[in-house]
Amino acid sequence: MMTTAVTESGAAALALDGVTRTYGGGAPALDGVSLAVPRGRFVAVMGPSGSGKSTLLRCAAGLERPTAGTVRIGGTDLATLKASGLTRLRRDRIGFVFQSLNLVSALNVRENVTLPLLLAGARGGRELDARALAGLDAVGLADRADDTPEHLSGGQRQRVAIARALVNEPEVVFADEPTAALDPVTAAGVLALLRRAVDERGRTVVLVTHDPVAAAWTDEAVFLERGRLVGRLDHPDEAGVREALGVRAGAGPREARGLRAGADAGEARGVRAGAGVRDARGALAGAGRFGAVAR
Ligand SMILES: Nc1ncnc2c1ncn2[C@@H]1O[C@H](COP(=O)(O)OP(=O)(O)OP(=O)(O)O)[C@@H](O)[C@H]1O
Repeated sequence: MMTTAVTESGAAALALDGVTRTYGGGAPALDGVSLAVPRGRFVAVMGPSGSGKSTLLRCAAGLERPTAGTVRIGGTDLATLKASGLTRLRRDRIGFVFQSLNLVSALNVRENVTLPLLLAGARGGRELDARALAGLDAVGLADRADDTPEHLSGGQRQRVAIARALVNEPEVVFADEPTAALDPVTAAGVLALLRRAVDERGRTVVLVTHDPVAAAWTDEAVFLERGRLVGRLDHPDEAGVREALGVRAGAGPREARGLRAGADAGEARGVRAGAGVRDARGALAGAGRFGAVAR
């Protein structure tokens, strides 16, 4: 059953309090959203197309300033930071797995992974390379360190993007539809990596997704509708998420259209079947190491 309770924000890795974002004179893209994500939690942000998921992510990650309300990362109120401070915070304390923040094609895989550390002022050298290689090893790609991204598959690129997002041990990792373009088994591998980052390294991950199968990897799914937070599910499973989205779809034609768009995208990449991903998840859990099953 869905609830709308807001998690206590005391020791949160990420806390949004009454966040509103309007563009021009239209209806708000985000409308008074309050949400607290404790450290070590994997949260899915879901909702129909246009419900405000990406806007929430951009505001939460300091890529965009809210029109009203407060965003805190590990207790730091982002509104207190000037542009340079915000840039530093994004660089040092946040990891991004965004389609729009692609790997740099002129750099090899290892260099792509070390990039956030170099930008943060670390000196290049063996120590940095070792760190990048450890990160690549964790995503099953240590042997591709010298390749350029164009020689990798879509799934491998997303795994490099995850290694890059984790390399500076960020307080929060924001992932925007990281599995949207992947087949179910490859998608499961990418989600397993995010899950492991939470379980084994205590990272906090906020994942925007349309996909109930992806949401089932998380600890909590929150649902947006017309910019408002309308519900949440603890330990979501695929059926529960579908039901929650179905309930919302019944709420009106706008929602139904949005959900339809999401479902079609899922069908197009075979995710709709779902069974493949669930099976893959079992296999991954059993194998214990991503590289062993999906390379
Ligand atoms: N830069 C912008 N300028 C004007 N309107 C915007 C801008 N960004 C988002 N919006 C509007 O805000 C609303 C929420 O958009 P948003 O991209 O956050 O939704 P979403 O849930 O991520 O959608 P989708 O699932 O389709 O990616 C939409 O009505 C959108 O048109």
